[in-house]
Amino acid sequence: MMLGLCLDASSSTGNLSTKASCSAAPRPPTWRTWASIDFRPLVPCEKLQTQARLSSDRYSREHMSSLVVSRRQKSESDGERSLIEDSATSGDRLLDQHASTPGFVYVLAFFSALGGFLFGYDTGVVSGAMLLLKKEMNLSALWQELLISSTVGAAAVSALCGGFLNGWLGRKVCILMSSFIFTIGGIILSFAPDKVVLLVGRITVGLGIGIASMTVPVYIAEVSPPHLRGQLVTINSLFITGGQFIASVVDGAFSYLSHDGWRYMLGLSIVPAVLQFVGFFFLPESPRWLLQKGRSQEALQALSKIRGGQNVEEEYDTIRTSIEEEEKEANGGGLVILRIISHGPTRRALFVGCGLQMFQQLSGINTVMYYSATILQMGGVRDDKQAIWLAAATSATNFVFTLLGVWLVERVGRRKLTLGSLLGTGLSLTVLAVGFLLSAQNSPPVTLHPAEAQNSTCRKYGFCEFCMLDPSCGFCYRDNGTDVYNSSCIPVNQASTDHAAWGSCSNQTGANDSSLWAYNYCPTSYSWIVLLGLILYLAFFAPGMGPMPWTVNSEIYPLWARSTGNACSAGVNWIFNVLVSLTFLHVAQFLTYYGAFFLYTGLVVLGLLFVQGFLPETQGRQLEDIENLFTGPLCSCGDSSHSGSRQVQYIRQGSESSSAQYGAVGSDSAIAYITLR
Ligand SMILES: O[C@H]1[C@H](O)[C@@H](O)[C@H](O)[C@@H](O)[C@H]1O
Repeated sequence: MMLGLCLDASSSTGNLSTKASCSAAPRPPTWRTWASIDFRPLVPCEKLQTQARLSSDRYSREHMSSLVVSRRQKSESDGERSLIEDSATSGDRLLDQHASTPGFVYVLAFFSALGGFLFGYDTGVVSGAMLLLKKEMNLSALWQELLISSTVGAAAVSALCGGFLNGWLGRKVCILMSSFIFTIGGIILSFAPDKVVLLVGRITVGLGIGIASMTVPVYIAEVSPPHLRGQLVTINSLFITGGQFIASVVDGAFSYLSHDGWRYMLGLSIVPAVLQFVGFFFLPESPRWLLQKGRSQEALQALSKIRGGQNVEEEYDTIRTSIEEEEKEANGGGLVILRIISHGPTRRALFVGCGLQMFQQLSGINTVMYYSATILQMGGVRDDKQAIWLAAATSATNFVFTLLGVWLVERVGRRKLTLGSLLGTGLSLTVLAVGFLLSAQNSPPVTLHPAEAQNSTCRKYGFCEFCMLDPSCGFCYRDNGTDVYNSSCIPVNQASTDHAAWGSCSNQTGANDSSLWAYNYCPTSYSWIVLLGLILYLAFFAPGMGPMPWTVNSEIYPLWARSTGNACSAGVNWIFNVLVSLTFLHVAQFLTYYGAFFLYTGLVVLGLLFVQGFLPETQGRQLEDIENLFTGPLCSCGDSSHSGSRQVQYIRQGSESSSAQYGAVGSDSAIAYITLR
């Protein structure tokens, strides 16, 4: 007869030995094993599971299971050493380590995350700078487009190349290289005499952004202790949104300096870039990368420095063992991307990593950020300066809610955080879409049809909604506080979309000041719904879907595939960033604004299904252990049995014999089956 019985191995007594024995390879138990097993009366599994969760430390349990797996490999080759003793001792050491995390790890995270800050600053600052630049350099719409998207395009290319550079030169050199490129880019931008040099500067910072975006999360993940890894990598995302926020404040401050204000806006990025460059000279290389390159002595020194001089022997052993295992498995060389594709678990990890990055961008974050100024204009903000400051409030919201993500990531885990965030993001997008729908249904009519408009396409539109969706037209109107009147659809000024080509909304002398010009939007009384949708969107997106794709990607690949995996997924992020921002206006033209936001809602629903089905929980695991989460078939990754939340040990009792067997099953948690016959 087989009887299920739960052993509360991670009980309040913290019985590490039981856990160790549970994960051992099939071998008869020693007296020690029996002595350490807690033979309690039959208790419902669920109850013990809850007790175990409540009464024990997640880090120590999960860390122990991964440690035991690697120690098991080691002890098998070492021969006679007692696994139980080893594990208990190493568990104690790891618990010590947990109790006192050296501050140096925070210093490392800070200097690395300056790369995230520069990513955020350089992508965010350009919108404010453009307001001044387009006037001072007389930029056409094409040049404005070029100056904005060239950076993102260059980031896509350099993120893809960053994988090779990371593997070849190491994380530290790549971070130094990116801060050097940021510095050069900042200098070029602040001294640019014309738009061509500006373009060169924007491409240069884009190259820096791409390398930083894929290297920094990898470096932070590799130097962090497992229980803090999620939080520290998420700090990089906090720095990204922080960079975007500071950029909008700098934009606001320098917008009063109409001559050369943009030089300060673009040039200020030199300060954090130089700080990072100087700081990183004194910081250590990732011990994991050093070990991979066979520089074991340096790796041990680096690890010991990072852990503040604590005893790092166990951690070092664990990393070394798994790298050796990986190398054996890797079977020599070949192009890393081909090896990833032909190796099941890593291929699945790459699929999940790239999918997450793709859905991050498909959920429309950069459209919402970019469009926030227009949304605010719809709400009645007409003044340029006021719009700049309110856009700063938008990025502040993004920043503050990313902070919530940093707090939540080690409390609820990556998977729940991402799922919750996607759910809220989808609902907020629906609110946004409904707001736009109501605005469209109540769109003000065109009441005047000036004779000059006869030859333009603008004359055919009867409502503002259709007029504003045509990029060559804008809506010129008067407003008495409650109603819109004297409205017309007029061609836009080719040189600047801030004015009509002619008539009372053009900036020609004599033009009537009381007329208002709406380009890309319509006056509406439903703007509050759109504004509500915008705030809700950022509040839900920022803690989960913003940071988690970066955090998860930094953890899910084995060392040999980490650089390439992160390069590919960061490349996917940047490519979809360009695609979504470049297509938004066209999509809106075909589907209207509410259609576009309903489309994003649909994409978020797909993202939700993707995460639900494929994203495993990586919280608290040793990096070397995470590959095991992808060994099963892909669609079971989201299964809770693979998510590492099961920490219950089982005994199967047979009735006929007294001989006992036990062995490890499942690579993700220490579940033992003890068969008593
Ligand atoms: O994670 C970041 C962050 O959420 C930013 O706000 C966004 O602009 C980036 O595209 C994204 O990758």
